[in-house]
Order: sequence, then structure tokens, then C-alpha cells
Amino acid sequence: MSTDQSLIRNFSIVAHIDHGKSTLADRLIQYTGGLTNREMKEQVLDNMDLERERGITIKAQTVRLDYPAKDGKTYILNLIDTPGHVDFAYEVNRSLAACEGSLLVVDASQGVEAQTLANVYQAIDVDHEIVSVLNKIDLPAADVPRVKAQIEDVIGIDASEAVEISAKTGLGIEDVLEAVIKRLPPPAVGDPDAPLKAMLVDSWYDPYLGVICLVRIIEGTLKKGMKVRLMRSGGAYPVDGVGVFRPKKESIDSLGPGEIGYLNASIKQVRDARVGDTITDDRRPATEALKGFKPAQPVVFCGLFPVDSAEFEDLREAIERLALNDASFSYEMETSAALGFGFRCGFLGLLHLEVIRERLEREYNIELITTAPSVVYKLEMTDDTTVDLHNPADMPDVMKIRSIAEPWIKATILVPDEYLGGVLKLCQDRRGNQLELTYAGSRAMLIYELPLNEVVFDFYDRLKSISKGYASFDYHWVDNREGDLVRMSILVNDEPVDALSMVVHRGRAEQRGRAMCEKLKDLIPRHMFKIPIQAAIGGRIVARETLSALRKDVTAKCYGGDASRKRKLLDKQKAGKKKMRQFGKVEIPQEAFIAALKMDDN
Ligand SMILES: Nc1nc2c(ncn2[C@@H]2O[C@H](COP(=O)(O)OP(=O)(O)OP(=O)(O)O)[C@@H](O)[C@H]2O)c(=O)[nH]1
Repeated sequence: MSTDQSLIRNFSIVAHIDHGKSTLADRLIQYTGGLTNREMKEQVLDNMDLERERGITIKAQTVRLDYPAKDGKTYILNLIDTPGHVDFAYEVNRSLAACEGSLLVVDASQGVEAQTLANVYQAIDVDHEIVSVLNKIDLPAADVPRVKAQIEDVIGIDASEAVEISAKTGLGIEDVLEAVIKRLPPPAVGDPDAPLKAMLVDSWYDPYLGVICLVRIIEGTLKKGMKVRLMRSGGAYPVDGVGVFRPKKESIDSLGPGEIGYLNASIKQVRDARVGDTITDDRRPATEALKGFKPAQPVVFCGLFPVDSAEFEDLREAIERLALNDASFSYEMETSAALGFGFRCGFLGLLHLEVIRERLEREYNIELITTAPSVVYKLEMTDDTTVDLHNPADMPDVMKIRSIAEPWIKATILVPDEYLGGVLKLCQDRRGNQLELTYAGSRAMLIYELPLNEVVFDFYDRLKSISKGYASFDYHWVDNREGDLVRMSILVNDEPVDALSMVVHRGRAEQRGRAMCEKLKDLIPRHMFKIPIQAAIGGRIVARETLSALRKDVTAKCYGGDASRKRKLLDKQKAGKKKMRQFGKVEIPQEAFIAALKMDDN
């Protein structure tokens, strides 16, 4: 028997990072009986270690709740938790596509932030009904009327009926559930006997079951034992299991129209179960696939090299494993004269990069050198071909390049008035074009166009430090634009260090080059000889520093002395050298790479 579709509600929670989305989700689960008090202690929906530690949601999670409402009927609520960070905006997008409504959670002590806007606009774009929820009203700093007014002024939706809650204390949770069933619509009615049409919302790898697919049924019925076909990728698989998360995995017989659940079907790789694909019945297929999602494109690239080159194979294995579960992370082998064998990896953004790097170091215990993050440049060559440049070290001969285009983004920044000046300067320094400057209460809302290249290094860190943590930031890609871009090489003792080369705007090259040389001068230990450190564009040196020679030999004082003491000293030096890289005659410590790549503006 199929479920009464009018009793289903599918919804997401959208919010700015830290406004309490996960805490609310856990409360909803607890209230409807999915969790005991003890289980509630640990946040449930953020289940990756790193997610919990950093307090951020990365993968969207889903849970099915049974809610006996005040009207006497029991509703089935499917909640899809969405990631809060800008890098994972594409996950928000596809989660939203599986639902009819959203709860907009706003911290009543903070108000609307940049990602509140970005996420709620995405929800409005897919025609969601929206229920505003003001969270953290237990805090003394909570200002409900002000934040309500802000939601109306800045977002432009009615907030008069906003639900006021404290996800922390549990106050108002029932009101949220009542609002969900009364104010959010049920899914559009679908025929349970029609050919199966289901949207693949998410997929991940389970070591026991293979790939698990999160699906939203549009029409037809999904049953264990049937054979399903993925309409875009073409593969067909017998269904081994069908079920839901409550939040624990639970098998059920079938999923009907409007429902959200999972299937497992011995699919080997996440890449074979692409998010956005349409799942149908292999024997009785639907005629048309659903409109898919844009695939997530890596936008930031960098090289990952093992500090100890003997760990290359371990790194390969670890990267392959991580990629099994993360279709948006790309990699290919790379060799660098300076760093040896490693991988050129593509990420959705800087946080994604950080997360992967940290997992490699922590879970797989591999020490890494990360090269400067770079964006993808589009080169138009004189022979009319185009080249995507992922690595500044691969820049072709300039004579063969007609033009270089770089990605631009549109950024939304919300910042308290008193820090506005600093933020404007930062955006201006980073070649930004101001599009809008408006006020929402005592905060300014800035819309800027910026080259992504200027953002990937440390823009977010700078923004946070200028605004003492109060500015919020969100961006999306706009287009590629031609720019006066050049490759700058860094030479240490006349040897180019490939890992430090970068593509820069000509107008910023000298400043960047000088800053880099000055930094390296402080970071490279002195040697027995003078070391020139230079930044060059083509053959032209744009900046130069000289590291003076060390006066004394460490072993000099044992000259003619005891040989074993001399060896000990040298051994000690060697131990300190493990993390050094040899460039011609010069050794550069690993920290120098990392530190050198973090640029300041002064
Ligand atoms: N005082 C108070 N604190 C709350 C409340 N709700 C959540 N918090 C706290 O706010 C912080 C952020 O809450 P989360 O639920 O992790 O935020 P989130 O929006 O899920 O964050 P992301 O998963 O990164 O998007 C945590 O330290 C919570 O304990 C509330 O109602 N009152």
C-alpha cells in the first residue's frame, strides 16, 4: 500500500554557518522520537569527524521523521540537512531540488548574514515555500523585532509569522513542526503505478554495501529486487535494498511518489552514480529523464606532494580512497623538479582543499607540501586552440598565447559599519569592482566583482581579521574575463622553484614578487654562500632580495678535532633537514612554502 502523499512534507533547513541548523535538526529528530536523550548528546547529522570538529556540515544528510500532529494525523517529514559553507553551495542546490519547502534559520542575536542570503535565494529560485525561524532567542543579545525587520527588508519575505525558538533549550520545537505541516506544501501528486522516475540526490560509498544512492521518487514505485537503470550514465543494476534513515538506516519494502529514501545496488563507484541522474525501471523505463543538476566543477587547484617522497604510494592510495566518496574532488599525477612526485588536485574551494588536506594528514598520516592554490585560466593560443591551465608551472611559451582569461566571481559581503573602510580597501586592492553598497540597519552590504585568483589565497582570512570576525562572505562564479596576466617565477640562487611560480596580474606582479622575496629571505636558512632570491616575469627581474652568507661553519669549531663529534653535529643537522627540499645548492624548509604562499597586502 502506498503512502498518503498529502501527509508527506519534504524540506531543508537553510542558514548561515553557525546559526544553529544542525542543532535544530537534531532537536526535530529527538522530538519525533528518532533519538534517545543519550544519543542526542552528540550531534547526529554532522557525522564526519572533521565536520564535527570544525562544526561545519559538508555532506548533506537526510532523515525521515514521523510526526503525530495536533490535527490527529501522522505526517512523514523528510528533512535534508544542507551544508552551510559557500564551497559546498552545489550540495545545497541539489538538496533543495528534492524538497518543496525550506526552514530559514536566522540567529536572532546575529541577524541575516551573507550565506543566509545566498542560501535563501537558492531556495526561492527553486520555488520553495519558506518558513522563517528565529533561533537562539535564549541569548540575551537576541533581538527578535530587529531581525524580523531585517528579514523583511533585506530578503524581502514576510517574517511576521516567524517561529521563535531556542534549538539549544528545545523551546519552540513543536511550533516548528506544526509550521512545517501547515505552511509547507506536500509534494506534487505522482502516480505510483507509472514507470519509475526518481531523482538521484546524493551518493556515497559504504564499505559493506557499495554505493548508496539517496533518491527522491517523482513517479512510480521503487522496490527491492527490481532492476533499475541510470538514465544518463546508462548502467543497470538489481536493487539489493531500499530504505530510509531515521536517522539510523532502516530497510523498507518500497518507496512511492513524493518519498525520499535510499537504495543500494552493488554500484562500485560514486562516479557511476552521478548526482542529478534519473533512476528508472530497466524493464519499463520512463520516456524522459528529469532535468539534471549542473555538475560541481573544481575551481581551485593545487599540488599535493608527500614531504617524504617514499610516501608517494601511500598518498596515491589515500587520494584514490577519498575520491571514491567525493566526486567533486579531482586529481592527476604531477611531477615537480622541486618536490618530486605528487598530485595536481582540483577542489570546489579553499575549505574543500583544507578538508581534504587535513584528512590526508590525519586519517592517513601523510605529511604534505601543498603548493599555491591556483584557479583555472583559459588560454587562447595563436593557433586558435584553447588550453585550460591548471598549473602555473605548465604555462606555455608566451609567444604562442594570444590571450589569457581568468574566472571572476560576484561576492556578497555583510559587514558592520565600523569595518567598512578596511573591507573596501581590501576589495579595491584585490582588483574588485564595486557593484552595490547598501545598508541593512548598522551593517553595510557590499556587492563586488572580484577575480577569483585574488580570492583564493587569503581573502577570507584577511576579511575576517579586518572585521574582527564580523564580516560574512559568500560568492558565486560569474564568467571568465581576459586580463593582463603573466606568469611570475621565483628563482632561488638562480634556480626556478616550480612550486612557487604563479600567475598574477601585471599590475600586481611587482608587489607580489617583492612580498614573496622578502618572505623567502626570512624563511630560508642562511647558507655558506650568498643567495639571491628573485621574482621574474619572462627574463625580467621584478623583485630581488639577497640572503647573506653564513659566516661560520657549524663544524668549524671542531676543526681538526674529534671526528665523532663532528659526525654528531652533522647528524643533528641532517635530522633537522628531513623536511627540507633541495634546490640546486640551496635547501628550503617545508614551512617556507606554506608561509610564502600566504600573502599579506602590506
Ligand atoms: N545559545 C544558543 N546556542 C545555540 C542555539 N542553537 C545552536 N546553538 C549553538 O550554536 C553553534 C552552532 O550551531 P550548529 O547547529 O552547529 O550550527 P549550523 O548552522 O548547523 O552550522 P553548520 O553545520 O556549519 O552550517 C553551536 O555551538 C550550538 O551549540 C540556541 O538556540 N541557543
